[in-house]
This record gives sequence, structure tokens and C-alpha cells, in this order.
Amino acid sequence: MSEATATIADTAQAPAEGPVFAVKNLWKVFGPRAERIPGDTELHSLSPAELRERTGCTAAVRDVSFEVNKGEVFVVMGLSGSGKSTLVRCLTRLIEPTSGELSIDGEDVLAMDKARLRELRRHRAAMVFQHFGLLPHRSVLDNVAYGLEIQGVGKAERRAKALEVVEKVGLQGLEQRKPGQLSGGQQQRVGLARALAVDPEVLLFDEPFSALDPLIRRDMQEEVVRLHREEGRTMVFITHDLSEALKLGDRIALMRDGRVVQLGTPEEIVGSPADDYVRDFVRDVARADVISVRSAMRPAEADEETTGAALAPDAKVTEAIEAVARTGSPVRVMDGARCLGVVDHAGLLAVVAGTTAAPAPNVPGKGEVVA
Ligand SMILES: Nc1ncnc2c1ncn2[C@@H]1O[C@H](COP(=O)(O)OP(=O)(O)OP(=O)(O)O)[C@@H](O)[C@H]1O
Repeated sequence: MSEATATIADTAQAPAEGPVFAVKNLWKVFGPRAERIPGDTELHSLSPAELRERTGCTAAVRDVSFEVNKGEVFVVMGLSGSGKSTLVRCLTRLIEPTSGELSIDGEDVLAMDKARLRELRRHRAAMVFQHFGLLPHRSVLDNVAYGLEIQGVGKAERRAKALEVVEKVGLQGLEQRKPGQLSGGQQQRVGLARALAVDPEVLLFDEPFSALDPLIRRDMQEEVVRLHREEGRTMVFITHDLSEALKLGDRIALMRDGRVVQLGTPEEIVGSPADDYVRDFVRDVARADVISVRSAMRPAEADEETTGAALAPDAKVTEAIEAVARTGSPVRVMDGARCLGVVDHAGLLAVVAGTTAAPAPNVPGKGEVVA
């Protein structure tokens, strides 16, 4: 008890080095006497339909644990009804978890009072929704400044900040338009700018692009990648779209029936699916776009270390295919001046055919000596 109190008090001064969000054994159960479900292990093995039949309850989030690290894009992916929205809404208690532990920067979210929660949602973890929630009678600029207005920021300051983020998301020139005079993609940019204006520690995206047409959607995904690259802001991104998850995620939590069935990098999920469900999910992914040359290489023979095209260890196999096809020789995988190995025709084909061993997390990496 006292330990928890100390943690909360300490966060005021101590910049957190640990994870941004830490979630442990989190449950959200909807239905009558929901709170009895997490503790009743006999019920845990039931399918959602059996659980509903036996108890009248739906376990939207079942015993989920993970951490979101500072600066990463953490994607929550799964089919409709798998529990993504419920899970992410639990992070700021827009939905009240049934049980488990939840903290942000070491501060217990479940212990927060109303004022602290409001502060959490307004300043620390801003949400970008699929339905942009824009105020129709306000200009773009005023919509963007809205979050600052409710924080009580003065007019001149919020205008300056709003102008800055409007430019950041590529809406300059449209500041005085009303939302109804914008395309769907532009409206989504306003929603994004509004969330960015309050300079939150974490941005939470709830399927923000799923209503957009494919080309605009791609633009917006690139926008997120760019913003992330420029700012390094922590992001939690919900999507049911695998290619979006693979494109944006540093790590992906793949959900099924309220559980996280696999948590890993795109490469781990595609290269070593945890079970048949995940394998089936990723079956049609172009593996060469996701698997890195680090996972496809073999040790270099003596003369191979010094000649031929070179790629960084995280380069994708697609790039190596291009280089091998062009030069006809194996490509060196270089960590700075050090040759970690080479990728040749056989290694590349094995990735494309899906016959490579799973990408091992312990393949030679930075700082390791390669014989
Ligand atoms: N308020 C509620 N009352 C009862 N059941 C709910 C409630 N909200 C969600 N559920 C159920 O919880 C499960 C998870 O829903 P959730 O909306 O989190 O899934 P999702 O993965 O976000 O789906 P989608 O992609 O369709 O938004 C579903 O079975 C849903 O029917």
C-alpha cells in the first residue's frame, strides 16, 4: 500500500524511465455481476459464447498484460469484436476496467480521482477518434484550439499553437474553413491537429482512418509515420487492418476474443506466428516487405565480407532482392563497418516461400561479435 503511494508521489518529480502505460492482468467484463468473472478460473477456458450462456456476461478484455514503451507506436489489432476499443478506452478509464492493474508513468490510473482523470485525458493521453467529433460551426483553427481552450490557455497563445500544428499536419491555407467544407481526410487531419495541440505524452488513435478512402488513408498513414519520425511521440493505434498495423507498428498486440494472442514486432508476428490463428491471419502478407535481411542472412565466407552491395541489418528482404537481382552476387549485411553476414539467392527465396526458420530474436545484433 505504502509502496503504491510512494510511486504516485514520486512521479511528480521523477521523469519516468519505465514504460508509459503498464497494463497487468486487465479484465473488462460487461454483464450482470461482472466482477465475479476474473476471479473464477473455471470460467476462463470458456469460449465467449459459452461464457455468455453460462453467466450472461461478455469478457471484452480478458487477462491482458503489456507495456507501451516511450516513443513507440503500439498497435492493437484484431477483428471486429475482439476487444480493441474496449482495451484502449480502459487505458484512460473512458471504460472502467473490471479488474487488474494499470499505470501511466508509474502512476496508478485506477486510483485517480475525477480531476486527475480529466487531467490525464486532456493533457497526457489524447484520443483521435474515427468520427472526428469536430465542432461544425467553428473554423479549422478554432477546432484545433478547442482542446487548449478547455484547458484555459489564453487566446493569443492557443492561436499561435493552433497555427503551428495546423501547419504541421498540412492544413495551412484552410484555417478559416468550417469542417463541412473539408474532405474526410482533411477533417481527420483537423482531429489529429486538435489532439496534437495539447501536446500530449501519448496519442491514442481509435481506428482513425477506417472511414477514409484508400488513397487518403495511405496519405494519413504516411502522415502518422512522418509525425512519429519527427516527434518520437508515443502512440497507441487501434486498427483491424493488418497492412496498416504492419506499416505503423513498432509492436503489435494481436487480439482475439478479448485476449492478446501475440505481442511482437511486425517481423515476429509475420515470421513466427504464435499459433494457427495468427498464421492464418498473416498468410497473405508479402513476407519480403516485413522480414529483415538480418533474419535471412548466413555467415559470410572470407571474400564475401569485403565485396558486393551492402544493406543495414534492418533493411527489408525486398531491398536485398533488388540488389541481388541487379548485381548477381550476395548482399552484405553491414552494421556500420562490420559485416554481420550475407544474403544470397537461396536465403531470399526461402523468405519469399515462407520456408525460413522463424526470425530469431537472438540473431547477431548490435554489439555482438560475429565470428
Ligand atoms: N457496453 C457494452 N456492453 C456489452 N458488451 C459490450 C459493450 N461494449 C462492447 N461490448 C462487447 O465487447 C466485445 C468487444 O467489443 P469492442 O468494441 O471492444 O471490439 P473491437 O475489437 O473494438 O470491435 P470493432 O472493431 O468492431 O470496433 C464485443 O463482443 C462487444 O459486443
